[in-house]
Amino acid sequence: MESKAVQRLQFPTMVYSEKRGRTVQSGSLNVSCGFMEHKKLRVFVSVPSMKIQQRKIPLKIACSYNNVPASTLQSGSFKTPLSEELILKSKSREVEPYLSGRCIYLVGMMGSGKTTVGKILSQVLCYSFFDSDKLIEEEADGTSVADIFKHYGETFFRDKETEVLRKLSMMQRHVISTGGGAVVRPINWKYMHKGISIWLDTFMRLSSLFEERSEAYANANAKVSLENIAAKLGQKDVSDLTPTAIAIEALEQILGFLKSEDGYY
Ligand SMILES: Nc1ncnc2c1ncn2[C@@H]1O[C@H](COP(=O)(O)OP(=O)(O)OP(=O)(O)O)[C@@H](O)[C@H]1O
Ligand SMILES: O=C(O)C1=C[C@@H](O)[C@@H](O)[C@H](O)C1
Repeated sequence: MESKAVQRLQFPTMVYSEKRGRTVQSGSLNVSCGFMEHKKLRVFVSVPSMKIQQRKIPLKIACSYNNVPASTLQSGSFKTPLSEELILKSKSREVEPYLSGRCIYLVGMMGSGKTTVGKILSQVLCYSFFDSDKLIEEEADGTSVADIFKHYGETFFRDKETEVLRKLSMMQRHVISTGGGAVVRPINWKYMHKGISIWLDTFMRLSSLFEERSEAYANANAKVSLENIAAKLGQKDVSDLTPTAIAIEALEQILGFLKSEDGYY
């Protein structure tokens, strides 16, 4: 049997979506093998849906021979390893066209990982990273947040925080790690909602401060929860989750929000 192979490799493929007028990334690999003169075996390998948390990507394989429908021929699937970094990059490329340069605000309790995750997001999206507490300290000639509280009181600090968020709301392409209490003032939401806000709900819920603030954090456009990531990854222990896995989930949530905002679903 003659097996003159004609290969067309298209991975990844940029697909133009007419409805959205945007280019989105997709992947397919199409191998055609010519048999004799007219008969053709076609093998289609496709990535059905690249779920970000999957370390192994399922590939769907469909075959057709001489235009006989694929379903009547043998098909199968196998798994391919892909590192978290590749998934992060791929997801960021998917999010970018929807994001259109809008800022990302990370909200959550102190120590919930806003800085760690925020820096990963800023790097992969080529955004600048800012910590609102640090900006307040800079505006106060280097006085620490703790000293601002001590010498001038919380209201003074909150006013400075609101001013910093107002200024940031006029900018583009920033990832901002906000202070743990930035969510308590409604005016701050007016500014943060100029961009996309993500609640890193990664903190233990035992503190009374968390209880007090959970409603305020819920103003965020989307939430990243460790339990959800662990469930998607099939992991029992949330403490094994890497900052990159959390950043990937943040991008996934951002994408979901932006698509729903756009009437995509
Ligand atoms: N996924 C993770 N796994 C393990 N350690 C982490 C993870 N994410 C963050 N950390 C660690 O937890 C600590 C707090 O993280 P980080 O500073 O990013 O939180 P934050 O929300 O920015 O805190 P703050 O509000 O005080 O600025 C840091 O020591 C960081 O290295
Ligand atoms: O949770 C809070 O109220 C605070 C968190 C810090 O990030 C600082 O913004 C400040 O210490 C207040």
